[in-house]
Amino acid sequence: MASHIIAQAQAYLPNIPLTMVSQGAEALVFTTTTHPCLPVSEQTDTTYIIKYRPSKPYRHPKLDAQITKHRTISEAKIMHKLGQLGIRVPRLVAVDAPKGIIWMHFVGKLLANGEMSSLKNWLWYLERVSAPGSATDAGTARILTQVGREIGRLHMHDIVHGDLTTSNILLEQPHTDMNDTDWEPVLIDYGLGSYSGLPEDKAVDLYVLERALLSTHPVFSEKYNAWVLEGYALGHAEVGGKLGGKKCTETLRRLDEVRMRGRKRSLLG
Ligand SMILES: Nc1ncnc2c1ncn2[C@@H]1O[C@H](COP(=O)(O)OP(=O)(O)OP(=O)(O)O)[C@@H](O)[C@H]1O
Repeated sequence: MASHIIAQAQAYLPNIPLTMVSQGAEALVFTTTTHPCLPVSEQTDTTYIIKYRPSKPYRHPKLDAQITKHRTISEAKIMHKLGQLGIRVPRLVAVDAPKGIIWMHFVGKLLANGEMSSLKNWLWYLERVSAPGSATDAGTARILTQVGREIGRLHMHDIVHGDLTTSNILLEQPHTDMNDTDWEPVLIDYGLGSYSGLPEDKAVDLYVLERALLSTHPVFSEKYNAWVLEGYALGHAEVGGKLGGKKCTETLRRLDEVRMRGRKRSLLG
């Protein structure tokens, strides 16, 4: 990432110490311990995330400004809505839409091997480092079922994530008394999120996660996916009762079609 983009972020955030944690196609992500609204005397050592969408030089400046503002507002609104609905998301702190900046609470912690507790890293840790069998034990089943449950609840509210990869699912331990195997999943990155009641859009969300699990955890992906789908049904039932069950069935039926299209596409190259 060009240093002038980091310099631009720093210029928008004067006197805020920034540590870069990620540079994706859309945004730069930093951590900081400075809260944007609190006076110095009330700052704590809480860690926050700052997500910054830089301007794209290849876009017309006016259009670019509109897109940045729109995407930032859209992401923040979805996060806010999900928080209100009781779905686990990073807590919003502040938004500066014209500058493309979202502040939120940091989620997750370091695993025993020093990696961040994304679902991807955690499953890799279980598969490669942890005690044999732990990748398929009841604790893993519980967490993947919880992942599916969160997605089910999201979809029952007609919100689709748009980029459900195993890096966009972080695991956190909200209570201090939770042990090392006890985690709660939090879905992050609503940059491609949208409102949709269509089974097709929801099925594509599930398919993207299914493919991500297959490519990053090929040995156990079938089991992992089965647990996710079990939880998906639970999330629907929890929010929508009988209607939830019907909606879940519709989406899973559509998922079969999406899978079939995916297979055809890969056969045709
Ligand atoms: N609230 C958060 N707490 C902890 N880490 C976070 C948080 N938000 C983002 N991150 C970290 O920053 C990374 C990138 O964030 P995010 O996916 O939102 O940005 P992005 O630019 O859309 O990334 P990509 O293009 O790679 O999908 C995440 O994978 C995660 O490691």
